[in-house]
Amino acid sequence: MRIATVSFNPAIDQTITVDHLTPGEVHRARAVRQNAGGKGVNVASCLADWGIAVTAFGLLGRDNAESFQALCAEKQIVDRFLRIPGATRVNLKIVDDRDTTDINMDGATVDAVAVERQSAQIEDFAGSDSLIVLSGSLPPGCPPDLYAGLIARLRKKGARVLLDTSGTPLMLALQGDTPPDIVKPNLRELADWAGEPVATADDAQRVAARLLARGVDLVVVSMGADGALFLSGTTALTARLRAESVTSTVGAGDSMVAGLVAALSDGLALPDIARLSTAFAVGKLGLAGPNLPGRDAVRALMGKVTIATAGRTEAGGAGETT
Ligand SMILES: Nc1ncnc2c1ncn2[C@@H]1O[C@H](COP(=O)(O)OP(=O)(O)OP(=O)(O)O)[C@@H](O)[C@H]1O
Ligand SMILES: O=P(O)(O)OC[C@@]1(O)O[C@H](CO)[C@@H](O)[C@@H]1O
Repeated sequence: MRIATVSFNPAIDQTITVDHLTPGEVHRARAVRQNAGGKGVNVASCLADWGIAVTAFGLLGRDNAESFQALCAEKQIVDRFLRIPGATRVNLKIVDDRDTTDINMDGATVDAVAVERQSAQIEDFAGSDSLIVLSGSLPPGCPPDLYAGLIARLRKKGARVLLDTSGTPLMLALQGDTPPDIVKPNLRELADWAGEPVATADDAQRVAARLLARGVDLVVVSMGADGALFLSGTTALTARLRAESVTSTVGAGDSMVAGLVAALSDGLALPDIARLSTAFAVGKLGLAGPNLPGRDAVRALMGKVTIATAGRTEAGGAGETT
C-alpha cells in the first residue's frame, strides 16, 4: 500500500522545560528544543522509523523550511510539500513537573490557489492502493470544508482516508456524504463533534458508534493515559499500556495514527491493530520529538498491551496482562 501524509498547517514545535508552570510568574527554562512537527509530519516521521515508505504533502513556509527538509532527508520521507511565501508557524509546548501545556498558533494566511494546487497533487497521488492521512488544523485562508471536499475526491479515486483533526473541519468532514474510512478523535474532539460531554470509555463507545453508523469503518478514540477505544463493525475494544517513562506526550496521538497505518498496511485484525498502535504511542512517549524506539522495543511493548473487549479481558500478544 502506498502511504501519504498531508499537513496543511505544519508547525515547528518549540518545547520549553520549566520546573513548575505558574501563570503570571517568571520562569527559568531548564531546556529548550525545536523540531519539525505538526500532526502529519509526526505521523510520517514515526512511519519512516518503522520502515514504511511515506510521502509527505502539505504547505511549507519557504523562510524556515530547513528543519522539515532535514527530517525528510534523514528519514527518507518523500518531500512533496508545496513551498509557500512566509514562515511556518512555531508552536510552544511547555513541559513542567506535572503536564505539557500546548500553545498553538493559527499559522500564516495561505493562498487559495496554493491550497488547490497541493490538493490536486494529492489527488494525483491517490489510487486504490493508497492510504492517505489527513492531519491537523487548517491555517487561515483554507476553507473549513477543505477536508470534507478532499476526502470525497480521494475516495472517488479509490484511496482509503484517515482523518485526525478537530473543530469545524472535523464536523464538516463527518457530516458530508462521503466520510473518511478511519477517524482518530481524542475525547475532547469527540465531545465537540457530538455536542455532549464524553468523559468515560462507555460514553466514548456510545458516541463513536454513531460515527460507524455514518459510514466510518474504524473509529479510534484516544484517551491519554487511559489508553484508547477501537470500534469497527460490531467489535469494540479498549487497549491500554502503562508508560514506563514519559519524556514528552506531544505527538502521542500521531504516533498512534502511524501505528494504525502500519497495522492496516499489514492487514492486521482489530486486536492487533489496537496492540500495535498502542505500542507506537507508548513507545514515542519515552522519546522527545516525533520518534519511535527500535522495532524490537515496539514489538516488546505490543506484547504487553492489555486488551479488554465487551467487559472481558484478553491477554496481550505475549501472554501478559497488566
Ligand atoms: N501518560 C500516558 N500513559 C500511557 N499511555 C499514554 C499516555 N499518554 C498518551 N498515551 C497513549 O497515547 C495515545 C494517544 O494519546 P492522546 O490521547 O493524548 O492523543 P492526542 O490527544 O491525539 O495527542 P496529540 O494531539 O498530542 O498527538 C493514547 O491513546 C494512549 O495509548
Ligand atoms: O494546531 P493543530 O494542527 O491541531 O496541532 C498542532 C500540534 O499540536 O499537533 C502536533 C501534536 O499532535 C504538534 O506537533 C503540533 O504542534
